[in-house]
Amino acid sequence: MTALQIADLNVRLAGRQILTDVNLEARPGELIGLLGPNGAGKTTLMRSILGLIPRTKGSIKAASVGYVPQRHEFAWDYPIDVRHTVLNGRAGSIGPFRRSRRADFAATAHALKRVNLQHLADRPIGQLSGGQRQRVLVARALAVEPTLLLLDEPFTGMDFPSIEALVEILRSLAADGMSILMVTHDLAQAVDVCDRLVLLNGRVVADGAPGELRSPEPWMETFDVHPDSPLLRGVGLAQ
Ligand SMILES: Nc1ncnc2c1ncn2[C@@H]1O[C@H](COP(=O)(O)OP(=O)(O)OP(=O)(O)O)[C@@H](O)[C@H]1O
Repeated sequence: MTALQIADLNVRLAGRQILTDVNLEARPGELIGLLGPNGAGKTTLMRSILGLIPRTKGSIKAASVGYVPQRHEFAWDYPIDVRHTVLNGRAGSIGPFRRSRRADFAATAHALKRVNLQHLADRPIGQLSGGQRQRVLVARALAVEPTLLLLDEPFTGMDFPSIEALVEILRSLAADGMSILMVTHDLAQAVDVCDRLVLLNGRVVADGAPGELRSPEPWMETFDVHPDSPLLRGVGLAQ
């Protein structure tokens, strides 16, 4: 059983080939880091999984998907508390004209507990720290009770304690069987915490456990860097 199965995915946008023959599978319990340079097509791949982008070829099979956008994409000045922000994550399943039912509030409470934010449920979102905001977005995605969680650059702009708290939450979700696919530019963090890394640059250059990606070549090819690049030292592959 896989939470995500992508076969031969090809995407063209505005007449340009963005993704070519992408194959990717996510199994239950895997925390996968999706890594690549700017413009590699990481966001395009996520948006394709969410069904937001037409493909020219290939197939995507995904179970239920929760999506955690980048923090800056969210309207934090909107006057709403944490509980209702998370509850709104279920808006699609609640429907626009139906009152939230008990199951929706139960899923919201459960999601808040998973990210350790129960004590802040009544707080306006504008009063939260960056780390707390990130956890609200995770809870909001969890409120739909997904089997696959997608995160877009969750560590950007966060301090170490907040990153560690988030990593702990992601690891515990994975331990409970969730598949997690996370785009990040924090390569060292990804090598440290992910079960698998997918190196993408328009196509999948490499896909394997961090321990299997110990040669510099796929990193050099993906990020277009030289053998003496600090990037390689950053992922523990100093020459
Ligand atoms: N709606 C669009 N129309 C046309 N081209 C697009 C569109 N969205 C993205 N692109 C192009 O697709 C390519 C991949 O973009 P994408 O945002 O997927 O990359 P990324 O790997 O997420 O980059 P970054 O790390 O900078 O976020 C880029 O060249 C971008 O300009």
